[in-house]
Amino acid sequence: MNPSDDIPFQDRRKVDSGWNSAFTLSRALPFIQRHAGATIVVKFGGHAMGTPELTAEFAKDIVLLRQVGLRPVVVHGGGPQIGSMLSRLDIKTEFKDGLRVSDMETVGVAEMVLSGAINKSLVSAINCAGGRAVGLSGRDARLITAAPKGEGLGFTGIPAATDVRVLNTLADAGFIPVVSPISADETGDGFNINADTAAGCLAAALTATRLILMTDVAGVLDTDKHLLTDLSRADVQGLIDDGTAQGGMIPKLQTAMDAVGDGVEAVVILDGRRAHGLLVELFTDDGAGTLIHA
Ligand SMILES: Nc1ncnc2c1ncn2[C@@H]1O[C@H](COP(=O)(O)OP(=O)(O)O)[C@@H](O)[C@H]1O
Ligand SMILES: CC(=O)N[C@@H](CCC(=O)OP(=O)(O)O)C(=O)O
Repeated sequence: MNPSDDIPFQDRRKVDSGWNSAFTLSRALPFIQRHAGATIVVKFGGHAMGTPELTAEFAKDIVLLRQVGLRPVVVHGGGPQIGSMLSRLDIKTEFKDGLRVSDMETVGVAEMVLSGAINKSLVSAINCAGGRAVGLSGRDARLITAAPKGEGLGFTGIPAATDVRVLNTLADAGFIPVVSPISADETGDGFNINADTAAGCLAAALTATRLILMTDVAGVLDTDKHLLTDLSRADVQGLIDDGTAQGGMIPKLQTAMDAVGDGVEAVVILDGRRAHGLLVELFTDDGAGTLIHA
């Protein structure tokens, strides 16, 4: 007998949808078991933050991951938001191969926007969804020590060293770390580090099982704009070399290659504009976006 046969017809839809939800939950069990205890680094890009609604859905997904036993660490960007603030302040800005050229004034603005406004609003969104988020930046507890990237990029930095003890301590205690990529060198000077790069080096230092980069495209696209679902490191290098990947996709792909080379099982680039892509990727057979593996 169908479980809803004895329910009045007008209530069936409601009940059937309950059964569907229960079925979905039950199908997620093996995935939840597979990922239990795993550290997952999720990079939430400035474009993916699009609307407060999307951010709220993202926050719920992160809380859900934590609730079912994963250890999510969020690293966020905010490039478009830095761009708007620089333009309001009438400060010109330029990018080279997807990285912002940063003088000291630009780093100051980037820090205000990322470690200030965006970090706190993401922490709030996660807390409003019932989580316990703690906001920090690369500066805190010497999480990331920066070095200049060079190449005439000024105070644009790369991670020279990491100390992820603070992230493990927070995760052990049930907190969700939310990290802004702005970091300092040994003398305390601030450096603007691309958020994908920061997320990749933290994922490697944490030996995360997954690094998930959430952006504003379906994933990595070929020259005909078709989604590439599965890429090896060699494929990725090819896409950079032949110019298929441009702009902000270059640091993402470089990060993905470095991360899988440094022991992260797989990197996923997925569409942050569509709610719950994280759950599709982690808790269903389907997967979402582009998977990059060693
Ligand atoms: N081959 C490619 N596949 C997908 N996106 C690409 C590709 N080449 C360049 N891009 C660009 O990379 C952008 C994503 O990088 P970015 O703007 O830095 O995003 P985020 O703010 O999420 O880090 C896409 O919006 C797209 O314009
Ligand atoms: C050096 C560099 O390019 N830093 C980035 C940091 C923010 C970022 O990476 O944000 P998205 O992830 O939203 O692109 C910038 O200034 O835009």
